Amino acid sequence: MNDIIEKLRETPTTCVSDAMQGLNNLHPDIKPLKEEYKIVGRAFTVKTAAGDNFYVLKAIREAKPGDILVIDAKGDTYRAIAGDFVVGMAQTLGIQGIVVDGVIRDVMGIKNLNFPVFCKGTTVAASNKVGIGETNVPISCGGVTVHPNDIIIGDVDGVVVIPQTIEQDVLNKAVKKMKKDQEREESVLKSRESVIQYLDNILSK
Ligand SMILES: O=C([O-])CC(=O)C(=O)O
Repeated sequence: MNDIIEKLRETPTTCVSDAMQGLNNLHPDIKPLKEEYKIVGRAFTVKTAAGDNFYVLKAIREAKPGDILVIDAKGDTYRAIAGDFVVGMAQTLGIQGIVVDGVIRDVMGIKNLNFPVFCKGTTVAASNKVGIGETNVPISCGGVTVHPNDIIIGDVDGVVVIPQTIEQDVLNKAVKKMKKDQEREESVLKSRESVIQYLDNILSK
């Protein structure tokens, strides 16, 4: 099971998206804080009330090392679901990354941690800690349903959810697509003539 994750590390996120015909891509507003971030791992899910991060703290305590926290924060952009302190705790406990349909704060501090956070942006306002939420339940994040233990793969191109029930099939299709893309690049991009031949062929259909 975990060798699927190892193989996905070598697979472009775009090919994983293509393998599911784009159906499980999070909304593109959810972006990595740094372009070089890449995450591949299993989701530990959290559902919070907008602007409340008590359950994020609970999730950080409950998640296993290597997990990716996927937070349904209702798309709220006013209150930060985490700052550098909360993210630092997640990093120290071995969590691999955080994906949130909300915003964070202390952006420079979080960038200095070199810990992959994917979010909609930043704000100055802190979260409340009222304590409305759930951990480890099916959630909606960026317009996609995420179940606990689904695979999350994300990089600068975006974040894709692979439902656990179809992960082997998605990997097979994604690897096939990657090889097809590589072959196409090698055969088409090698010369001016091969590019023109390729275009003429497509355009004559
Ligand atoms: O404590 C919070 O809720 C957010 C914050 O400022 C931090 O993590 O540094």
